[in-house]
Amino acid sequence: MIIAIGTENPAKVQAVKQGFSSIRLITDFKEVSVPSGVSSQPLTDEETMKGAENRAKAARLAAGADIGIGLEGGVMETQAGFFLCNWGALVCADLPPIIAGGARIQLPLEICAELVKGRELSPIMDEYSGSRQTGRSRGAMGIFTNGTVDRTEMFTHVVKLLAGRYHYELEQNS
Ligand SMILES: O=P(O)(O)OP(=O)(O)OP(=O)(O)OC[C@H]1O[C@@H](n2cnc3c(O)ncnc32)[C@H](O)[C@@H]1O
Ligand SMILES: [Mg+2]
Repeated sequence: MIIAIGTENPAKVQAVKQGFSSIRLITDFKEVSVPSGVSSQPLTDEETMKGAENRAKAARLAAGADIGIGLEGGVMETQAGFFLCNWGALVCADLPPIIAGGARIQLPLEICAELVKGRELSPIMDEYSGSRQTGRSRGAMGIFTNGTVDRTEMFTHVVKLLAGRYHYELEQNS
């Protein structure tokens, strides 16, 4: 079973590999950089979810794979300020897209103040943490939980939900 991953971001790639290790399928992974088809900084759940689905479809096509997985990060605004939001999608030939969401965490006020100026989270986080490309390693999730839950762990949970649901559908249809 070939699984195309719609990114080359190591934090996400590792999450897909770990997430699929929890179900009994023999898998071979292909990483492909594909466009999300949404803005570089998604600002709603819907836009972030759409980005995940677009990536999953594009990756599956580009790699000629059985399954495509897309993972997308964004932020969404509530009465309690901005939250990190993350979505994942799994696409295959025989089922409608499977979608699952990740854990959310409130962003500190100084980060929200930069987001409302229209800036992207990635450079804000790099400035704030004094390190580069934080979205490719621990991510904002890792920084604001003091390492308790990093970006890979959060996305691994999303991929477990996707893989588990796929497995459920396979058994229902067998
Ligand atoms: O290479 P890709 O797969 O695109 O990985 P990415 O890190 O750019 O991740 P997304 O496109 O899914 O995220 C959308 C935007 O939000 C930023 N972002 C999202 N979650 C983040 C996190 O945990 N830490 C830092 N930046 C994050 C990211 O850098 C983008 O500007
Ligand atoms: Mg990106």
